[in-house]
Amino acid sequence: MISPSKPYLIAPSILSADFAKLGEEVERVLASGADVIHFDVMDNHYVPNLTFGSMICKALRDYGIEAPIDVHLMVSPVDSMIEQFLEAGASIITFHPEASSHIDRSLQLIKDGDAECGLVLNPATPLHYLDYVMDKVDQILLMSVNPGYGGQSFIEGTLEKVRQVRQRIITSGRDIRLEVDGGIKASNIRAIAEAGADMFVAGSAIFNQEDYKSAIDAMRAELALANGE
Ligand SMILES: O=C(CO)[C@H](O)[C@H](O)COP(=O)(O)O
Repeated sequence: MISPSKPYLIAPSILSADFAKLGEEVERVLASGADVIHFDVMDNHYVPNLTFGSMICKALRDYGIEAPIDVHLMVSPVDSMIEQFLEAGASIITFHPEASSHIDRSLQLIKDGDAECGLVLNPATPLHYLDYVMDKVDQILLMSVNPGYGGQSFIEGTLEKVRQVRQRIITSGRDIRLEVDGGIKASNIRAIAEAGADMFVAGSAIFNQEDYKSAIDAMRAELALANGE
């Protein structure tokens, strides 16, 4: 479902888009070179902020958006939201393990709905949550800020965590994407890629710029360096 031919994927977070013209914003960022649309769902319970639900995801599909939609659930509980987002056309659904009573069941629910599944770990969430799911997840999302708001600064300690998770992925022998989210911009994306990430969420660094293409091109240039090009 997600392009396996690209070494690195850029996933703009619509959290920083202009909600009053969301369809156009998503079209524009895709035309500027984005690979995936990152969709931040906040419930004012698991995180101290409120964004949007599955109706907006469905509205984007109805508007004609065909690109992969990567839904990051910052909600508790998770299972009812998973069902709604599967109906709405989500391509990938990730959730925070401490927000699910039955992690394996929630992952299976996503897989049964023909979407890709993954767990999200906050900056201080331990890696042991991955211990018994490496055979199941398609993606692991490491938060490099505490979730809830866009425009925060990248927490440097995440780089070591990225290295550790990349090692776990290598040991698993599986092709699991390693996504990082929070405070990513052209000036730090290379270091994050060199630590082992292959998917990058950026909200304010793209949507707060006049020219989305220049912002994405600047990130791609840094990623090319990380890839030895
Ligand atoms: O999940 C998020 C916050 O919970 C956002 O995706 C993330 O913070 C991206 O925004 P920015 O690139 O502006 O840091």
